[in-house]
Amino acid sequence: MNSMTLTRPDDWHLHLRDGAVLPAVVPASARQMGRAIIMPNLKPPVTTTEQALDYRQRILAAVPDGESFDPLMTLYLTDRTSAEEIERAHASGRVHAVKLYPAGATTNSDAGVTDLAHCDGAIAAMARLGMPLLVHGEVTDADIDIFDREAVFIERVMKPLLDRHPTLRVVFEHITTADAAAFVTAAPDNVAATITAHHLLFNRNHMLVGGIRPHYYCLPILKRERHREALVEAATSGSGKFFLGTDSAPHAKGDKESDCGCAGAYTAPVALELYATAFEQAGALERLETFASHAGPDFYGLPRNTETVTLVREPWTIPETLPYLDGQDIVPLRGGETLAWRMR
Ligand SMILES: NC(=O)N[C@@H](CC(=O)O)C(=O)O
Ligand SMILES: [Zn+2]
Ligand SMILES: [Zn+2]
Repeated sequence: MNSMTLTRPDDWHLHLRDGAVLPAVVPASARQMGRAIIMPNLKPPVTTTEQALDYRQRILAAVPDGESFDPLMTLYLTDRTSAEEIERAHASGRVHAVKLYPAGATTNSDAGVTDLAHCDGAIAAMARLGMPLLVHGEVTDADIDIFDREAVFIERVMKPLLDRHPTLRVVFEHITTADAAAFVTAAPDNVAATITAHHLLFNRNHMLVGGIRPHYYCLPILKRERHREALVEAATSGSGKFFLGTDSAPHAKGDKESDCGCAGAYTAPVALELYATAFEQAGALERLETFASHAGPDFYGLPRNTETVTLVREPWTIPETLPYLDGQDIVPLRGGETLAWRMR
């Protein structure tokens, strides 16, 4: 196959940051994606409907003329989120989900939840309204190895949460393990997952063998090869429970290439090409459209996009760096490398 046309995809997990960063990163997603679920882990976090609607306007102001891009907003769940705030968010028609960050689990999660028991009223409201809870699924206990944090989260948090709220719609975000893929596969239809392109393409050797490569450092951290294989199997299975979420997470080059480099891979400019590469390696290109363009809107109860995009087999080299903020650069994942597919 030398070219393929598919329904325009959506990105069900995206970080755009705020302020002067927006013009540097919004166009890349607007070019590829029809819509995106916008993560709320700003400083300070997006915790109210009013903040989410204001943030949405700032994102829209950075969409290039002639592009249509619909930012689907989220709220950042805290120990103090009220059921009333959930109802306001739902009634806005613009806020589509609420995000759970266990306190301290990842970038800008300091204001996250310390104990889900504090959020029971908010979560009950979400279950009643059918509003999805998006979950960064890692425990943060110092005694749990970083490679085990997702698997332990399933037992300690995910299962008790679903036992207490069995009808809650849950998206297990950016899954990275065979354990999470198996859990979601076996769960009822109100439980789904996003999978990043980098977790489909890379294992921890790519990050650590022959030198430490900070641009491959993201959370949850890349795992062993058998986990990558399980994720590929889930993504290419044709199941409506697994869909595209890039977790594109921009950080300035200097903040990544540092003695304490921050977590996040910037993939938005090459997202669809990276996913196409992963699906082709698995011999499953014909399943890409289900994963990238159909399963997400079906789960969120939104219409599928009507436009199309085309991928052509045309080798091209990803720029090594792109302009970011205040004269700093950003490094797209696989910058300087050549890809076989290009989006037109
Ligand atoms: N994935 C990451 O490594 N980083 C994300 C946060 C997140 O999604 O956990 C970020 O905001 O930079
Ligand atoms: Zn996360
Ligand atoms: Zn993320």
